[in-house]
Amino acid sequence: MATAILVRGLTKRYGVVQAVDGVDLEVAEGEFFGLLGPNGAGKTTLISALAGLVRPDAGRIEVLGKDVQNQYREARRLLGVVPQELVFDPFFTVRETLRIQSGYFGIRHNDDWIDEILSSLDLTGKADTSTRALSGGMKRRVLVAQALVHRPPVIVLDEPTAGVDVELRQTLWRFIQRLNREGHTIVLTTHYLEEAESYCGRIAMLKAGRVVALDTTSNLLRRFSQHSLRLRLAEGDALPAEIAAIAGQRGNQWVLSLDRFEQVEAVLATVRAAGCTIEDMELGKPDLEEVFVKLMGREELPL
Ligand SMILES: Nc1ncnc2c1ncn2[C@@H]1O[C@H](COP(=O)(O)OP(=O)(O)OP(=O)(O)O)[C@@H](O)[C@H]1O
Repeated sequence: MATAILVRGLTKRYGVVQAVDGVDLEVAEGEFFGLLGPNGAGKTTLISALAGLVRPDAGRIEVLGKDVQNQYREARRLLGVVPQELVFDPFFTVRETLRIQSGYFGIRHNDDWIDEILSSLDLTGKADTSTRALSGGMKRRVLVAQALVHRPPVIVLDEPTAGVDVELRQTLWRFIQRLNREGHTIVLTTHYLEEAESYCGRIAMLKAGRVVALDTTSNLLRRFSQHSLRLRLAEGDALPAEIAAIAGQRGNQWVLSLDRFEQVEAVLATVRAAGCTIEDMELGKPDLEEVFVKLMGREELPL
């Protein structure tokens, strides 16, 4: 599989802020890749450098083998970037905006593809509406459409669902998943960790400009998150000593963190064998939020 995005030793400083601090990354063609991190971690700076909009202090980036600085035009054609900011020329309709964007890439007679994008994003009814008259969510859809007019093989989305309603999110994710199935490489930043968990096969976590974790989503979940089992016993029942030794008590409930799902059954069997009555229980699955909180809270971070 070819390398879609290669980042080597990328560094960018703004005054005293080290926005990106020696980032190395490789994203393979066809991946659905997540770039996560708290506010100010350097995600947008990295994406801007990728799009050739920010000049790094050091390091290099390639998109499908094309250097984003020395081969700017070739690299830019291979890339579709959906920016975070909703910025448009307000004088054009949606269709005009997409035609003009096609023109930037030297593509004429692009209406068949534009119609397909509009339809996939549920924008057909807004094709002749001026962009200034669109709601925020609609503008977000146009940004996505704009990034796709030249059919880029690599698509980068910077918080595409920020401030977007449930329906649009679903439309957007369906479309992006389809593009990924068709072979497009997707790189995504989001603060909605459940979205990253659902869609991204691999995730890089950034903190203060550095990559602090890089692994498949399932490995991150396995390594840094656990199943939690909450039990409430009948009044007067005491948890067996071997279980109490590994459980924490919260009010009248016991909480256990378990590495593997199979351990749940063993715990329940032991509790029942001790003659306890379980009045209530709740099972929490590993989730990316726990992984994120754990990794961001650490001083020394494992890769
Ligand atoms: N043009 C700029 N001038 C000065 N500082 C900047 C500039 N752009 C970014 N920064 C700073 O660089 C750091 C990284 O910012 P960046 O926008 O890349 O983070 P982010 O991970 O995208 O954050 P968010 O999740 O809030 O979008 C921040 O401290 C930010 O204030």
